[in-house]
Amino acid sequence: MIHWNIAAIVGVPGVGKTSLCISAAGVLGYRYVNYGELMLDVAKSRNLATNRDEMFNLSIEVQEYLWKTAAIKIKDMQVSSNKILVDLHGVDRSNIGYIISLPIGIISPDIIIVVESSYENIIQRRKSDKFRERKLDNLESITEYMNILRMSMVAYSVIYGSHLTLLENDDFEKCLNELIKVLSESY
Ligand SMILES: Nc1ncnc2c1ncn2[C@@H]1O[C@H](COP(=O)(O)OP(=O)(O)OP(=O)(O)O)[C@@H](O)[C@H]1O
Repeated sequence: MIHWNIAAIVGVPGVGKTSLCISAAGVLGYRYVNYGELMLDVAKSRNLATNRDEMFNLSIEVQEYLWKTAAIKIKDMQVSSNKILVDLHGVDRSNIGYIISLPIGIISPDIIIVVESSYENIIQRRKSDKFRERKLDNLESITEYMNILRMSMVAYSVIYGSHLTLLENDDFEKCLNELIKVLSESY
């Protein structure tokens, strides 16, 4: 059994992190934070952006400021909530490559849960998302992204001593039960 305060739930866009986290947090009574939404809230409060697209088109320096400010807000939440599920990609990519988006140095997750699924499932979920226009990357691109994410999270957990779990999100209820089991068996 391990003790934890912050669990990071990571995965490529459309794999199902948000749906799983919201359900698990509801069942377990833990606080849920969507890192991208928190960054957007900060951006909106500073009149820097009104939506995600605008935010991700801001200069890298401004995006870094939003990213750090959001991390500090999560750190402050630890005072009132002893267990927080943070929903984020874990690794982000741009035209020049990949970068770990865990805010190392400000908050350090005790548990990292990597949510994975097949290419076909991810593309299907991106296509059927009614709320957002999503990029339909090809098989090579998503496979590379998932491999880099998995390797990065392994490296992170070795260096920082976090507990690492890989979850396959094929059947939603099955994956949700596994997520709840991992979180509730740790204290
Ligand atoms: N196991 C599943 N089977 C079928 N559909 C699923 C499953 N898990 C999630 N979905 C659906 O896939 C879509 C994308 O899920 P969700 O928004 O949770 O992904 P995400 O990983 O949080 O994406 P992003 O990082 O871009 O926010 C949603 O419509 C959700 O209902």
